[in-house]
Amino acid sequence: MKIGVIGGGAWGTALAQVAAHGGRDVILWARETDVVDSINASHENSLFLAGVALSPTIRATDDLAALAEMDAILVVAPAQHVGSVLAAAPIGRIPLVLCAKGIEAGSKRLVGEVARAVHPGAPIAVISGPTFAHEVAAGLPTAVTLACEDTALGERLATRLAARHFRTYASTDVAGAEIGGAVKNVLAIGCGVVEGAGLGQNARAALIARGFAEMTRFGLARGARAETLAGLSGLGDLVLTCSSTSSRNFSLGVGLGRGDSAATLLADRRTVAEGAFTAPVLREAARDARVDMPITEAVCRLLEGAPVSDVIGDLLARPLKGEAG
Ligand SMILES: NC(=O)c1ccc[n+]([C@@H]2O[C@H](COP(=O)([O-])OP(=O)(O)OC[C@H]3O[C@@H](n4cnc5c(N)ncnc54)[C@H](O)[C@@H]3O)[C@@H](O)[C@H]2O)c1
Ligand SMILES: O=P(O)(O)OC[C@H](O)CO
Repeated sequence: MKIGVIGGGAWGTALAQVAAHGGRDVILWARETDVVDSINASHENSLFLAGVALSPTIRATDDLAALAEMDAILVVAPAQHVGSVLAAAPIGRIPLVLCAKGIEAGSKRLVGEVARAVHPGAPIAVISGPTFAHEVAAGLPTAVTLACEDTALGERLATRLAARHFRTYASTDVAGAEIGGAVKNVLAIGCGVVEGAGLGQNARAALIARGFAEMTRFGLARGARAETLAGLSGLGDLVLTCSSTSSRNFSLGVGLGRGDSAATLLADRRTVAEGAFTAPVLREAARDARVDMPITEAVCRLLEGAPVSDVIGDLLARPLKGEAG
């Protein structure tokens, strides 16, 4: 099986490594010539996944036309750029496995909806779950949701993209898998704020639990299934990303919690903290759907520069309510 990968960041590179170790032919498209040269010459992605010895069978290219003959393409560009990159790619009917986590600003579309609009003939699948790229690339055990509405294709992809240390759990709930991954990035910023502001571990656990309630309300309103949201791509990824400074989103939140501005923290950043881009569009989408998302609203205010003490004070001052509400 020939696997194409669009996106030479940490996650695209780690997934290319999994596929190559599984014996697949892998071509990775990267936007940066430095990444292409580094992978082809030194079998390392020195920009985005430094220190990991990549399989010498991975070929890198800066030419999207090189992906025209693939059996499946993993789409691992940041969510805000998936539409533009896919529009330039010769996809036809090649199955697209979306691996970015986010909601497109402006259109409020999930990444799968973006891909369907650009390439209506291409079957869509999603890989999402608790997956720090450096751990996957190091061969540490990892499990993901692989969602595809076409059960037969989903099972084929789940089998072919799995590896001994990379377990794929098939699902047909594409929207559910996507919503978990998009929303957890926003909540992880909030958990980072709790850490950075020294609000304690009780507060972090409360934010994870009430954040999960938020994710569930929004997901159900957008057609996701509850069991998907409670699975690897929802709760699983929420717990991971809310627990570790290995998360770019959590780390961004730590900086905000210490009083730094989002502009300063995001300036000149080469790696992506998706939650910063998803938060405002998630807030809009939630308001459209009349779903109450107070933590998401709070993260947006923090990203806009509101003082941490004001935002936390306002969250705590909301009227008490039932836990199921
Ligand atoms: N890193 C992880 O552990 C991990 C795990 C699971 C999912 N993801 C998701 O994968 C996606 C990619 O993240 P990553 O960690 O591989 O990236 P990264 O932070 O390692 O690298 C940034 C990437 O953004 C790309 N980029 C920057 N500007 C761009 C533009 N204008 N057009 C197209 N591409 C542009 C760069 O080429 C590079 O590939 C994100 O949605 C992320 O949430 C990441
Ligand atoms: O570093 P983050 O916050 O983008 O998280 C990476 C992955 O999404 C974790 O599953």
